[in-house]
Amino acid sequence: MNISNYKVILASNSPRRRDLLSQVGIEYEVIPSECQEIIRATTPEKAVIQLALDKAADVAAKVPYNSLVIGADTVVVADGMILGKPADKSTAAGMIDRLQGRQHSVYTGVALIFHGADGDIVKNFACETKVYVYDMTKEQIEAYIDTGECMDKAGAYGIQGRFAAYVEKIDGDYNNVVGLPVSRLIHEIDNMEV
Ligand SMILES: Cc1cn([C@H]2C[C@H](O)[C@@H](COP(=O)(O)OP(=O)(O)OP(=O)(O)O)O2)c(=O)[nH]c1=O
Repeated sequence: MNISNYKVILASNSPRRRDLLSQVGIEYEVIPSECQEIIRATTPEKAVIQLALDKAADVAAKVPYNSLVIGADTVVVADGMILGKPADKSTAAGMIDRLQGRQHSVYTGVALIFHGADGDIVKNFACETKVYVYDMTKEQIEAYIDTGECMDKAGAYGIQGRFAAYVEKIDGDYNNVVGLPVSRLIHEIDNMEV
């Protein structure tokens, strides 16, 4: 699919997702989805794909034909437990304490809906990145929470922010942790037949 022939809509409020699309030269319009994020799936990969599809479908229904709508969802998973965005600072501190000193996974699901006059063409995928975090003291956790950067992010941290100080290494796509695996996205769009 030659993306320059169509309108691209990013169905997201995430400033990180906007920055990543711009970084790879994709021109787009933002129409945030208004759907509730309710997980109905049984695994993290299926959950992020389901949520990405919910977001993209919510917006696709509102845009003109010949538009490509992109939805995404990111979760952090530790001990099989899905960590979304923290409700408050205490929850955030608990999340960071669960993540420090060990390895966890970040999953981002992406949904592509080409909204056309002859019906929608849908493609979706999920990517996993493993993140290894150094040991953190209680004081370091508290200091990180006090930066305020944790509240709007899954797992209560931003690898692109101050939390980078505690990331030992990653195994997979860094941008997938930030919120949009743009290299895989471009590859999937290039191979999408509309
Ligand atoms: C793990 C991690 C997540 N995040 C962010 C990416 C997402 O914005 C957010 C996960 O929440 P999401 O629900 O995936 O996205 P969102 O609510 O920010 O935006 P929308 O639903 O409108 O698309 O966490 C980082 O910025 N850095 C990180 O290291």
